[in-house]
Amino acid sequence: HWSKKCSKQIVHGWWLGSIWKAITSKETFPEMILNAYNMEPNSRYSTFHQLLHPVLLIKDPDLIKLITVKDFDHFVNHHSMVLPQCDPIFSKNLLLLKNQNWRDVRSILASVFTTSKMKYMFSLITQNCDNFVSHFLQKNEPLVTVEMKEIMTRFMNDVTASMTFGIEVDAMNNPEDEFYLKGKDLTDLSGLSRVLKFLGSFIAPKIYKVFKISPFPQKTIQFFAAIVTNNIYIRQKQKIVRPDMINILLEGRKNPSKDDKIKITDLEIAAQVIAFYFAGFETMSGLLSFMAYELGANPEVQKQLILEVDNTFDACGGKITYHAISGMKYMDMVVSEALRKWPGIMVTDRVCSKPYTIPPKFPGEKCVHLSEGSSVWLPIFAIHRDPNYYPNPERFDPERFNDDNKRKLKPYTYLPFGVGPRGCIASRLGLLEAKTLFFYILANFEIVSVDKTEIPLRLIKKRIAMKAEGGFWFGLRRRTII
Ligand code: HEM
Repeated sequence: HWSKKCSKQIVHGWWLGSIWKAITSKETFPEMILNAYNMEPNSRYSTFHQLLHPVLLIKDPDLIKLITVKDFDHFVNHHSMVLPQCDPIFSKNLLLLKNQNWRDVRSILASVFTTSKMKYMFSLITQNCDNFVSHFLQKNEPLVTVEMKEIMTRFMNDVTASMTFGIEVDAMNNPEDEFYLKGKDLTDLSGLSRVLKFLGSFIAPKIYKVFKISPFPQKTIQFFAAIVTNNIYIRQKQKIVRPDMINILLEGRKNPSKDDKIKITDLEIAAQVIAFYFAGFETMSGLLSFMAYELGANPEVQKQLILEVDNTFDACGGKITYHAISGMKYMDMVVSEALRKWPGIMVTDRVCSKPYTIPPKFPGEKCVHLSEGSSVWLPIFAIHRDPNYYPNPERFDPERFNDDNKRKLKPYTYLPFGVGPRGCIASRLGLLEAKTLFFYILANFEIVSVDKTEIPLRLIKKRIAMKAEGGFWFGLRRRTII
């Protein structure tokens, strides 16, 4: 396919294509992306295939800008893994919606993530951060050994249940909680059968339609949808007001803005809430685990961050505010660098919806004609590890994001939240949650190595999401001076 258009195609295994080595554990998913990215070092794009589906991997930042911003109208949608006939609830969510349906829902949901709404919901974040540290303080031990991914996953479960589903769940203290277990079922994309179900949707959409196959567990989706619709019913009946996303969406429905072209139904609200859980759960628990790892592995960075935490703690008299968290410059640099080195989503995609031509720029390039349905991928992980943009990319260095250096970054080379109108809708919420949690942790504990700690970490194979082989084991050592 691509050799006719622009360049050679990588074929690692016959019909399994480039994913072959990743699913047979010969390389990790990030290595697979890096190999495809580095295959033709001076080219603006590489080629790739997923099962039988050809993919163009966009490397050049200017081309990324064209596709995601300037010519966005040609590339509005993601590849949809779920058809409405196969999954009537989940297919209604923002991640999967297409064209005008996506525009209408995105414009309604944008109201949930404004600065004023972040401030409105901030108390729910601090309440959950407080529960998190209390859980470990109550143990009354000088050092508690923890597996970061496990505790960050439980934290994210509780904070998401509270902010998006409008219910209180305590997975911190009760890891067997039904809501938490169902959440893991929804978001766990690690099993081989799940990966193959996703990949199969690329090549056999008609078979999926006939046999009503969805890569997502339908009973779990129905479980979550019932929680949301019951919650809405009870709130409306008992006039309950809670500072969370359901409330914002219900208020928006009662008082629509002039830009709102549709009225969102209860089931559509449920679909969005489930999508927020799905989109935020692995990305956030990954960010929190990798950031804890980098702080444990780089004690000088942690020391500087603790200094800022202590100064901020004193300046706000121990009662942290949205404004104080937003003003923490070093915290922002550390989180930005954690997302650079370990972006929760390593690749995002766009599907061409109207024929599009990438004109040649350099000698020897041909026009690349993309027809309707062609897939392009933005290799976020590989761009973040490209030494041309980030010298010594393996090094964890928050100074890359100080005011001076941030200005020098080449546009469209820092993409942890994607980019353009289809970029992550909740990036500010994600950053706020991460910064607030680490404020609480470092005000009380130091993150230190223990016997089980592995530095440098090795990434686990056979997973689409990045995870440390053997886990992220560290100690939380009680700080004496606060
Ligand atoms: C560190 C945390 C997070 C990271 C790294 C992240 C990253 C991303 C990326 C890369 C995309 C695709 C953007 C693109 O294709 O240009 C995305 C989309 C999305 N994210 Fe996030 N995300 C994070 C947290 C969250 C949270 C907490 C939520 C929900 C509360 C969320 C909700 C969404 C939704 C709904 C979309 C789809 C937007 C659309 O299609 O219009 N994300 N995210």
